[in-house]
Amino acid sequence: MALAVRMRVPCRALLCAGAQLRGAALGRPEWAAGGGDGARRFASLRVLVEPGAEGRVAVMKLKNPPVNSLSLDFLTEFLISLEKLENDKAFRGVVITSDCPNVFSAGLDLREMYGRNPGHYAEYWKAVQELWLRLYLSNLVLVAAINGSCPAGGCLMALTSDVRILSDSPKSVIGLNETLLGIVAPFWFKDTLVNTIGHRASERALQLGLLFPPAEALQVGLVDHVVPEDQVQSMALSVMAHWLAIPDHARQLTKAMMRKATADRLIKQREADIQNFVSFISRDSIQKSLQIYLEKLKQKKG
Ligand SMILES: CCCCCCCCCC/C=C\CC(=O)SCCNC(=O)CCNC(=O)[C@H](O)C(C)(C)COP(=O)(O)OP(=O)(O)OC[C@H]1O[C@@H](n2cnc3c(N)ncnc32)[C@H](O)[C@@H]1OP(=O)(O)O
Repeated sequence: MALAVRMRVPCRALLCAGAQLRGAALGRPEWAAGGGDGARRFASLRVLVEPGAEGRVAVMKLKNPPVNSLSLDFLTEFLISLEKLENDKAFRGVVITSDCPNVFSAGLDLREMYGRNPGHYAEYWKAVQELWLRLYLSNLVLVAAINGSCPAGGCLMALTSDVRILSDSPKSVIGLNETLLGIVAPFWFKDTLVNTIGHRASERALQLGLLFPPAEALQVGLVDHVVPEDQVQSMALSVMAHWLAIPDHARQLTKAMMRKATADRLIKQREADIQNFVSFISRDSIQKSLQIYLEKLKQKKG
């Protein structure tokens, strides 16, 4: 247990400060207790948390319509919800799923990375790092119930889970498609992918910006199960029961043993990683690529 405790990411101060700041921007973080489960069911504007099974599993539903893009406000609310669950001894596992139809998450919010100032880019990237570290090192069992499209940052989020269940639908594609946008997946995105599907498969997937349909995602090991859309959550809860049958302390220490070195690589160079991101994303050529990509997304509709 000691290792698991030591492993906790030393960013609480940042998260709290960020939460207060963003909370103030939102009016205040609202945690509406409701229903028969009292304080165990809570919600912010963009994240719903509901009891999953036997009071020890929570279901976190991402609710940032239309596509659950990972905006700064969303990240802040998600991190606060996750921390509440981590601190509540009753919870041992969390299923992460989407409340938006056909999309698990569209990944990082492109509007946070386009046309802003360096200070904003730095604040945003810190929050993205925090999301990854918190999820990747979580003591909870995390199961991603991926009920829709899951590109880039959405895929990263899913990759931090212990198990991934993908809905069998043509919309449910998953992968790190950064190169298609003319940007580069950071080393810790790459490491997370390599840890999941291996070096060669990652090299191909990253360079080509592949978005895998369900059968291929399963074959390459990007997801663990593919099930019909209406069975994603029930499958997630049933897989969760299996994982919760393992004593927490042994499972947590094993998870830490598997993931610590990867997380430490970022922890040791967080500030440099932020500076890299800010200078990369501020380049005219990168801003141009993002602009073109955003325009393409808009044109898709018309
Ligand atoms: C040298 C090394 C240094 C390292 C430096 C690091 C570099 C940066 C690394 C960044 C890392 C990660 C990148 C990301 O995560 S970028 C995001 C990538 N995401 C995508 O490519 C997905 C884009 N979206 C879609 O493909 C589709 O929207 C969808 C998810 C398949 C859903 O399709 P849909 O038909 O249901 O919805 P659609 O009409 O397309 O979209 C509805 C509105 O939402 C807007 N939107 C979509 N995605 C995003 C997004 N990611 N961010 C912000 N906004 C998004 C879309 O524009 C529509 O808006 P509107 O209604 O037209 O106004």
